[in-house]
Amino acid sequence: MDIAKVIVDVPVRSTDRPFDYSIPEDLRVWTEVGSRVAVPFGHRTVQGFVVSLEYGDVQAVKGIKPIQEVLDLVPPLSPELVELADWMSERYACRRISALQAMLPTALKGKAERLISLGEEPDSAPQGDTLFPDEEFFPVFPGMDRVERAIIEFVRRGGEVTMKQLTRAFPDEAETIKFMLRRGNLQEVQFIKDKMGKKKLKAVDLAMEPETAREALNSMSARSARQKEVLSFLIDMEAVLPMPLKDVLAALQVAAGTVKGLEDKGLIEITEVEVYRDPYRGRDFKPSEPLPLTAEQSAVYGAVSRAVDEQRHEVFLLHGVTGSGKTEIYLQTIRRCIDQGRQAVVLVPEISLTPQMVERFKGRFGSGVAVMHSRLSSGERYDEWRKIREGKAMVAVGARSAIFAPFTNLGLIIMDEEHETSYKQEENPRYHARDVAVRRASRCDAVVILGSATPSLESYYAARSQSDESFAPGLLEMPSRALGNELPAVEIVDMREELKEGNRSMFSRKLHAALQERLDRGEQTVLLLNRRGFSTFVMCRSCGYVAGCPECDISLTYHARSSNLRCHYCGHAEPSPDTCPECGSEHIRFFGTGTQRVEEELGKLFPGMRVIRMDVDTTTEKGSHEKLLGQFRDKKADVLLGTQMVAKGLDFPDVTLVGVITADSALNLPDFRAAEKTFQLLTQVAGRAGRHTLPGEVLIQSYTPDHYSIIHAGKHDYHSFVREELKHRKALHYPPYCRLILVTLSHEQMPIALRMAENFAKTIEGKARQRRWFGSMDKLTADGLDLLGPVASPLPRLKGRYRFQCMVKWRGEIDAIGLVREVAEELEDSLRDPVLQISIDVDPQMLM
Ligand SMILES: Nc1ncnc2c1ncn2[C@@H]1O[C@H](COP(=O)(O)OP(=O)(O)OP(=O)(O)O)[C@@H](O)[C@H]1O
Ligand SMILES: [Zn+2]
Ligand SMILES: [Zn+2]
Repeated sequence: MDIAKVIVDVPVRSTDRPFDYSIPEDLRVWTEVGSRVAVPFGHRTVQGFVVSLEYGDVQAVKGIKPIQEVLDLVPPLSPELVELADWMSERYACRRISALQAMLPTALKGKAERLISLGEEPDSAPQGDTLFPDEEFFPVFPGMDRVERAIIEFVRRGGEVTMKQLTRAFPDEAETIKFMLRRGNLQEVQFIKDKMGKKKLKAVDLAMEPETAREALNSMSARSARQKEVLSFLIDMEAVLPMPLKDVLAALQVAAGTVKGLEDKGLIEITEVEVYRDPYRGRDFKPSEPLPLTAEQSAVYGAVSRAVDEQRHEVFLLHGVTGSGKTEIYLQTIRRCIDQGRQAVVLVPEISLTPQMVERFKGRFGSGVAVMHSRLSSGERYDEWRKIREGKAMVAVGARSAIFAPFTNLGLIIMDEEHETSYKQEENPRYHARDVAVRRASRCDAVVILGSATPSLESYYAARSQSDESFAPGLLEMPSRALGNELPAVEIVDMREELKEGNRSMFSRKLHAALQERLDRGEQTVLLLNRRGFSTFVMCRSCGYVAGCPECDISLTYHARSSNLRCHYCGHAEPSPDTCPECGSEHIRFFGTGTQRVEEELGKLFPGMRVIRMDVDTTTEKGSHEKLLGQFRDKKADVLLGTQMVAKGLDFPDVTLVGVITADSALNLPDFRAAEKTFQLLTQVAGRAGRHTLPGEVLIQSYTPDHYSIIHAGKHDYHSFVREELKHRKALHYPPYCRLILVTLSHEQMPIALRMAENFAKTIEGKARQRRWFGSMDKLTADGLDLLGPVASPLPRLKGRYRFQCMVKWRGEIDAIGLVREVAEELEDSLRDPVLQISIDVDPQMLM
């Protein structure tokens, strides 16, 4: 191969095509499709990806430049992923480079020196070696030849060597080195050494025996209440000391100064400990055996495993009620797949990457599971990713981006809770993991299982109608729970009545009584506060003034802990006012109900009740999510109170009551999916109750108890909800009866932003008319396109930019995405104003 076609990382739309580079002799072995390279571009050196290789006469190409460097010894991407990036670029109207970048773990995005060390000891390494009996050669395979042994010895002596040193010592052995890297005898270590270094952590330990510490505790003055709390906590946790400092801080919500104070008193020690980067290393996962399947499970498993055995591409939509045992189906299907030597990807929403989920997979498949999620450091993520690429893992469990797991023999993709919006990436490239999964699987002859108790209307409609060739899932249903118990009884409480009868509390009398009952019986409760649509803004009750962000035109959010106001979009912060800046009134306070307020209220109503609060504030620390759930499972609390996080995937036997504090706060959002979202959330959270032997009860408090999403959720009636919701969608021309493209144009100057948006809309309209596409929305069967806007975006100003949007609605076989992209590029090219930004969101999930 003489010429490499390279997609370069230059943020201009016109560079979104491959450029030719010649391949110098010494880089030939290393340059492959999927290689990351450094190439000259203009006056700079930029990063790029090799997307194809060609034979050709380099001399004949005018001005061709050579690749400067190959950045990784084993290409981070496979040809299959490179092809997938092409598809993504078209499907989501994004640049190819951003699709390629999205497939890499963050640790690989920088530039790094290549260092090589010995690979990890393979399990099959022979104990002694007859040729070199007293040398600790490692890793030595029986078939290793002399050159390979020499290379191993060279690297072993050096500990870590650079690529240059190695190639200089073995100038003719590039192929051998490459082979040894692939086989895992050698490995790249640059990131561990250079970028992250060894990871160290501050840890806290008692400076004395627990008994002595307890005496000290008793003699401490009452004024050091916080310090006493910390000390007593450490004494209780003695068995697991030393404990990471940040865990102590998170568990007790104390400042670092408090802990430091104890160190100054000589009661505790703060030391640095080194931690390994496998986040799950050293943890025991209870091994689990496959369960005998129920009749419903067997039917589903039969259909799915047949497709897996035949290695034929097929998509299934598994609609199984909460507790129907979908996870067991996943586990057994994966087993089937890996027994055939093929790999499996399991996608879960970020939020449900709970220890429970991880435990279930690690328990069944042990260390063959790589776990990828955003709470891991980039070093940890890189390690997990490398396990996949080097074939040391057969199963990858992760959030959205795990769909790009670099497996080479993919047989199965599972997407749990397929309706979750977190599968859509809300920044470039704006892909949906479900589409990518289906596309990737179709290329690999792999099976896809989309599982949910509340499938998205898009998927369900596609399964029922079978009208879309590229996405027509087979529908599998599991209407009963695996353990044979009933779905919990749901009661809807009309909060308007409560108010009428003089109950101003956030708890209805019913919920109050039910909570008390659980306390008396020693059972547990999950309380959901639906925070979507709620804001904790500051408002003056005298004049109606609302504190807003000067940059973004949205209300600021009150943060109790720091007692200041913050903008959730741009981060602007200011102190919370004591008096109204408009009228001087003192009746200024924050509104809305946050989880903290519910927690306070619970404390007042039920003294002594133990509450675990789980929301963004209490789960920012790594592992905190896990820890809180662990405490709840160990029955260290009576109530688990939280936002959407508590709704999904949890399986606790002693939870017999689920309370929803406000069911309808999200119903009035300007989003056509508001009813669907409300239904999904209520159904999911209701499913947390009575999952084992104890029967469950669900109380949903609502101000609009007659809304169909609430009524049907109350009856666990997915099908009736869908029927009604589809009627609305059809009447109003919303997905799944058409598709949407949301185009947002923004500029620092308002008139320019507006003019560009108008220009964009006019051009689309003109071109669509030429193609005879325009305005045929009323006829459901026709190929047509409609355009709404331009209007000011729901966030009219963000980070100092004015934003306008157009909504393109379309259906049929027309290339609407191509048209939108074409017009956007023309507009950018004609204006040549780098300040203008056009973002294209195909099949948007967030409309506000
Ligand atoms: N075949 C089986 N035999 C016995 N118990 C089972 C079987 N299948 C599942 N279970 C148990 O039933 C319970 C519910 O199963 P699981 O959590 O897999 O349901 P799910 O469909 O994933 O629910 P959700 O959508 O609510 O997360 C679990 O405790 C699980 O161990
Ligand atoms: Zn005022
Ligand atoms: Zn702001």
